[in-house]
Amino acid sequence: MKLGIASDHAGYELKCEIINYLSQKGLDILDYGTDNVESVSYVNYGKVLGEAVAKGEVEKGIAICGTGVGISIAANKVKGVRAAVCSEPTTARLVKQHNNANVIAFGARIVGTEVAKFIVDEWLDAEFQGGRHAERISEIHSIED
Ligand SMILES: O=C(CO)[C@H](O)[C@H](O)[C@H](O)COP(=O)(O)O
Repeated sequence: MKLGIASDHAGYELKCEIINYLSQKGLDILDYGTDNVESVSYVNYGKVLGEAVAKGEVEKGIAICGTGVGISIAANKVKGVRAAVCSEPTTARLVKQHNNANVIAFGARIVGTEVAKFIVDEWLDAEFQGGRHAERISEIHSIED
């Protein structure tokens, strides 16, 4: 599975930790920037990651900024993206099971590295439950049309 990842300056260091962690697990990671801690806007990084997921360049995406909020809002503006901010692992599991979130976001100024790893693992290990949840996702995407 190909996984995309992107961050702004605030998320850069945590992004590097997550890339190392997931690479060691054998996952194929595509890094969409930013490449250092110099101040940048989170908007374009959320957009580029969202587009990569929407186009199928990567199956899923991980977005990191200071809070996880700004970059997730930007990613969610891309048609087909369902980005969810998660600050703990239970939400990460549920956003896959119920919302089929194809992007998760978290804040490097909110969660520590170990919690971030738990969040990513729960989301990657969870499975979408379909059924009533699939109908609700169709309703969400009808807003886009
Ligand atoms: O959390 C964020 C957006 O929701 C960003 O990563 C930044 O933390 C926030 O915009 C503040 O950025 P700053 O320029 O580093 O103060």
